[in-house]
Amino acid sequence: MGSAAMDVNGNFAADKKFVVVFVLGGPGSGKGTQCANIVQYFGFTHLSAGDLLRAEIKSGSENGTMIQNMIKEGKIVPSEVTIKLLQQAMLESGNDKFLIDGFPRNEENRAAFEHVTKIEPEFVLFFDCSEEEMERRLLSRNQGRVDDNIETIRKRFRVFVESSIPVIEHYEAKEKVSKIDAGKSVDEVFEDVKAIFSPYSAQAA
Ligand SMILES: Nc1ncnc2c1ncn2[C@@H]1O[C@H](COP(=O)(O)OP(=O)(O)O)[C@@H](O)[C@H]1O
Ligand SMILES: Nc1ccn([C@@H]2O[C@H](COP(=O)(O)OP(=O)(O)O)[C@@H](O)[C@H]2O)c(=O)n1
Ligand SMILES: [Mg+2]
Repeated sequence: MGSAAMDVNGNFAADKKFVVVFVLGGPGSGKGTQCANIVQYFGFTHLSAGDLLRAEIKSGSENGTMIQNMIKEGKIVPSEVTIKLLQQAMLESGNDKFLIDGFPRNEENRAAFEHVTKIEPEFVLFFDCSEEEMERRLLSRNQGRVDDNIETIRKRFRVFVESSIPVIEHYEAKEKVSKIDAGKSVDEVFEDVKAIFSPYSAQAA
């Protein structure tokens, strides 16, 4: 269990326990797709760091241009921006169980989240998928994203290998990683996901 909670000002207080699961995996590995399933079956709130950043761009925030440029280049936005958005969303949800999707994506994300929130993830769900398959999926995602083009996809793959894999290794050393073969069909992957989440069952899975 994470040992912290937020008060209405977004400050963390030690009187409530949160369950946080980090959902990691390369771009196109199926994080968002499976999180939607987990929400339905297990009552978690899904927070996609990428979705929160894209919403921040749309809202016309002063950081919008910077975020847009980083996403277009496949680079990782500074932690303070992303963590603030995650904290806000956690507070607004009223829930105490969270899937944090696409975060932490580098060591800076990881250390800053730990420092600011004092939350340690329950476990890390890692969707393991080949680049060939991820590339195929991203090129047919059709969500109009500025980063789903072959040039940016290659940059995102490099950032994943160089910056995000070390975060997964950090949690592997703590025996917190549940690795899933994400190259299979959506339904097959969800069967494996269900087995991992059954201890957190809000209803029978
Ligand atoms: N197991 C799967 N097999 C085939 N296509 C998938 C699978 N999981 C997701 N997809 C598709 O691949 C694309 C990327 O999935 P998404 O969930 O957005 O991944 P991520 O959030 O990891 O980038 C989407 O178009 C989605 O419909
Ligand atoms: N923790 C995060 C998550 C996403 N992002 C940015 O948002 C982009 C898209 O992230 P995403 O999680 O929506 O992408 P997918 O892995 O779902 O394809 C990343 O390539 C980064 O540019 C970030 O800067 N920091
Ligand atoms: Mg996603």
